[in-house]
Amino acid sequence: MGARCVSYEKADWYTDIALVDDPHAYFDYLRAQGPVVRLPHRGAVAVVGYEEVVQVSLDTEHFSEINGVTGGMVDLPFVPEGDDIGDELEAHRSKIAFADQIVCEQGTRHANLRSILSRLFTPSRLKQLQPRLAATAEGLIDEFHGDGQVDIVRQYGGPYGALVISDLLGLSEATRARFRKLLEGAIPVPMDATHEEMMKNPLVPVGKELFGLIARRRIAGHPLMRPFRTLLAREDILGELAKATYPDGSKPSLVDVTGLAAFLFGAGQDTTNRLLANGFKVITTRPDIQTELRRDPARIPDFVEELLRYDGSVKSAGRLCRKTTTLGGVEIKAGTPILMSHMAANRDPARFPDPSRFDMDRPRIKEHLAFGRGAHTCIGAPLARREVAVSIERLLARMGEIRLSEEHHGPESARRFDYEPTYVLRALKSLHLEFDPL
Ligand code: HEM
Repeated sequence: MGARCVSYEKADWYTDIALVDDPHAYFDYLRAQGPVVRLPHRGAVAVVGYEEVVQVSLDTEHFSEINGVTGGMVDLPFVPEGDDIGDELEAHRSKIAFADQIVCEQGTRHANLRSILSRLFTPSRLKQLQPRLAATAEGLIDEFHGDGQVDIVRQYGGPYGALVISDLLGLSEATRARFRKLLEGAIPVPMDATHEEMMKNPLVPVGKELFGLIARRRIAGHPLMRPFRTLLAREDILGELAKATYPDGSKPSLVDVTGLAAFLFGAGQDTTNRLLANGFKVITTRPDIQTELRRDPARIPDFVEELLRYDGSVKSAGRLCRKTTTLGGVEIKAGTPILMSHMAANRDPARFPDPSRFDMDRPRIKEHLAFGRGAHTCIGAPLARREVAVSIERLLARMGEIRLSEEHHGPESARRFDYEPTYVLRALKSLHLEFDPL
């Protein structure tokens, strides 16, 4: 674990556990200095203003997404020199951790990968999935309903996210159940994880299994395999992904298709789980809001939008300056890691008046940046919105008068909430609720 530190002046966003409980306060401190602020560690620069986060997200000439996953922890295999490191970055891409993930790719390669995934997120696919979203919610609620209490993170949100993405990929009941077991207790990679700990990540076995399933569907198309076709071929969603081609007609590698399918679990399970938990923290600490959502469930979509702005589940993403430039009055040299914070942008008072107030009636409520902007805007956003809205609707319908457990979170005058030690996600470790079964 990183050292505890109380001084914001010397704090390191990437290792300081003390920043985990209240990132909003730290971002307010940074924003008070300006929308773009030099940080005391790693030569990094924080971008915390709304307009500036939009600018960085759209300006692919000056900012690279190659460190989209690792942010300021990026370990460049060369020493950046001069005012343009674009060519060098590309030449070293294979040596930069996670740079082969869709969220770190750029240009045609990124567009190609995204075109494969976009097949899963068409409006008709999402419509098809809708009844499964509600049925999965009901099934999970049945498991704890009689107890009158639940940890919404472990017993609902974790398994829900894993099951929904399994359904998105059209996985069989058996695989779906296995993936649930592997992933339901997944925690975000801790700040101080070693390489070995990262490799123990449950996404590794999930990726291996997906590789096998997709490979089988690919081999089925090979002429030599004709006699075994009926055994191997599957006319399902994974089969469609296995056969998919890029817009220019070329075929993605098996590793690329598997990587994309596995990435969905990494990007879509815990983000949705923790957003839902942040939502129930609001619902249980603001009885007026709980009453209003029960009285008028049609307000749930507005609640979800304001939740994404007010306490979304992604705190920050990484960018790297590839060409020296000036942003928000600060000169940024090529090679500088950028802490680009969607969370901070969403509480920029220049864009959202009275930003720390939860207000479902805000004008232009959907203009938050919780799903990012530009080429990498979250492709799963429409699904995530539905998942969280359906969950809140079903949970409120079956759980009367939802309260925080005092045993776990303390009395009303002194609440306690524990967050996972990660610089990426706003992730409650648990949220223990009590309720009257309905
Ligand atoms: C509340 C839930 C979610 C939040 C807050 C969220 C947030 C984000 C953000 C901020 C980005 C952009 C990162 C960047 O620009 O560096 C992103 C990208 C992405 N998200 Fe989500 N996400 C959520 C749910 C999902 C779900 C459910 C899926 C899929 C099942 C998903 C799949 C992806 C993918 C594939 C990308 C990369 C897109 C690209 O690089 O073109 N996300 N997400």
